[in-house]
Order: sequence, then C-alpha cells, then structure tokens
Amino acid sequence: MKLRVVWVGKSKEEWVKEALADYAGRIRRYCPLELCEVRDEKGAGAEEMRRRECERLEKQIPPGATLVLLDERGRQMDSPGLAAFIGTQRDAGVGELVFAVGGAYGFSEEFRSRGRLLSLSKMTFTHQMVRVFLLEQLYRAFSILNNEPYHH
Ligand SMILES: C[S@@+](CC[C@H](N)C(=O)[O-])C[C@H]1O[C@@H](n2cnc3c(N)ncnc32)[C@H](O)[C@@H]1O
Repeated sequence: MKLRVVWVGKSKEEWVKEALADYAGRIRRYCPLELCEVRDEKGAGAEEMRRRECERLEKQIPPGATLVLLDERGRQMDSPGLAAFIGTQRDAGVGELVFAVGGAYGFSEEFRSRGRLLSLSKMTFTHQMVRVFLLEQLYRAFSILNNEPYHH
C-alpha cells in the first residue's frame, strides 16, 4: 500500500519544512509516501476559494484510493486506533491511502462528503501545523504496527 498526503498551498516556514522532511523520511522506512501540494486560491470569496482548491485536491486522488479528510468536525481517534485503521486498509489490499488537508478556509461541503473525516482535536489548527501533526501521527502509527518503542 502507498500513502499519499495532499494539501493546499506551499509549506512556508522553515520549521514546518524541516519537520515534514524529517517525518516523511521516517515514514518511508515503512511505506512509500508521496507528498502533493496543490496551489492555493487568492482573491475570491471564501466559498469560491474552497471550491477551486477542492477541485485541485480531487485531481490528486487516484481512482480506488481510500480517502481521509482532515477536518476538525470529523471523528477523533487515538493513535493505536489510527494504526489499526491503516493496518486494516493495508490488509484489505487497498492500493493507495490518501490523507487530505484543507487550505486556510477548509473544504467545500461537497468535498467533505468524499471521504472519512478525521479530527486531530476539536481545536482548529493552521493548515501548516496540521501537516506536521498528521505526518507525526502516521509515523507513530507505523511504529505501533511494527511493535517499536516510539509509542508508549
Ligand atoms: C484553518 S483550518 C480550516 C478551518 C475551517 N473553519 C474548517 O472548518 O475547515 C485548515 C485545515 O486544517 C485542517 N485542520 C485544522 N484543524 C484541524 C483539526 N483539529 N483536526 C483535523 N484537521 C484540522 C483541516 O484540513 C482544515 O481544512
């Protein structure tokens, strides 16, 4: 199974880029990982920006992939729960598991209905921070699946 993480807009701050590179390297010890960035939208109303950004995200989702959308209103899980979900997808023969992070204004309502909604917290984080938190949790999930001592 391959992992793909898609997000909207560039990762601007150096600390974000460094953390993403670090966790991406760790995840790739377990599983092929692709990080995809789509252009963010500027200068339109919030709804129109969400619609255009979600159209771009949609193009990054291969047919047959399982899609998880990061959304503060989604379902919360603990880290072993996320590990179990990833293990189930892998064991069911899913070819590609895609996680999507929205832009500054989130997802369109239409796109929100495209996949499972996963919340990292009831709090709202920046779209930049969520990338880092998500990659750390994916790395943690693989360490749990492999019975390694990172998670305790
Ligand atoms: C600034 S937030 C957008 C907030 C917007 N009010 C919404 O309802 O989506 C930008 C993106 O970060 C991600 N995000 C922010 N907080 C999150 C959380 N607690 N759990 C999961 N994803 C979150 C989501 O993908 C969201 O689309």
